[in-house]
Amino acid sequence: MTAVQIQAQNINWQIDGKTIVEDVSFTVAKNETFGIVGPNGAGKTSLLKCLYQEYPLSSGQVLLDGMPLDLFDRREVAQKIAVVSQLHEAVFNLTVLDIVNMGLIPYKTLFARNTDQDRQLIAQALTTVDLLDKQHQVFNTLSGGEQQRCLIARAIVQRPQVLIMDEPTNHLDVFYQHQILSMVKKLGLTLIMTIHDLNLAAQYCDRLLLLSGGQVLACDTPDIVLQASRLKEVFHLDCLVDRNPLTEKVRVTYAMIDEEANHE
Ligand SMILES: Nc1ncnc2c1ncn2[C@@H]1O[C@H](COP(=O)(O)OP(=O)(O)OP(=O)(O)O)[C@@H](O)[C@H]1O
Repeated sequence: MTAVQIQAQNINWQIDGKTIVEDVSFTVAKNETFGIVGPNGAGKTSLLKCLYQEYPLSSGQVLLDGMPLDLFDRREVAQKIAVVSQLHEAVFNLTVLDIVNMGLIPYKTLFARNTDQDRQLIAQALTTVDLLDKQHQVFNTLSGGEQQRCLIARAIVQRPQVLIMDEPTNHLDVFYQHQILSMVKKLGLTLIMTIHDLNLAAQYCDRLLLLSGGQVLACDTPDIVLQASRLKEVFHLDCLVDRNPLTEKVRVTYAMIDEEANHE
């Protein structure tokens, strides 16, 4: 049986008297690619933040390898879980190399110098995301897609067991969407990501959790979660669900917007 790496048990997160994440439970197996999908405002990012402890849970708990996450010290968590969040970090004059180097922090003491092995690891990560030639460029001057790839390189250097990504394909053109997702899958990590594009989700995720209004509507394989009637209910759009002839994966094709529908 495959080992469970992450387990969310009845997670609730409230803010300003409002419940944003409501009684969410799921497990993610070791090396599984687990996608969180749902409409804008469903609570996907909030749920991720609950998982990596940026938001304190109102109730429930998250287990990592069977142990409550809050029993690990921060350094240990940073060695096991890497996060690529959405791009809104102001990083001023840091270069690509500076940012990627941050992935080593959980393994270093203050003022420790990089070893040859560290430098090799960084160069490998930069090569993987195709940014070696831009290593000295200031992060803020990169394109959105390059910034995203730089943050993924930082996560690679962190050598986590679990990689949590919030909309990893944002800002990426269609080539890099596929390149990044197939690359992170090849890392052989447990991968948890929010993703808007249901066709990418179907292509790359082993299982999907469909969130709406902070609640789990379905959690299963893409074939089971991505049903036309369910998608209509959640996204208020008619769609056709069939198979992509090139990949044999589930494919969603949307109809024109129904002007009568009220998209919340
Ligand atoms: N720190 C916060 N303070 C107040 N409200 C918050 C906070 N974080 C999230 N929310 C609210 O929680 C709801 C869910 O937001 P969240 O960003 O988790 O949704 P999402 O599913 O990731 O949306 P999107 O697809 O638009 O990125 C929103 O109504 C948002 O305004």
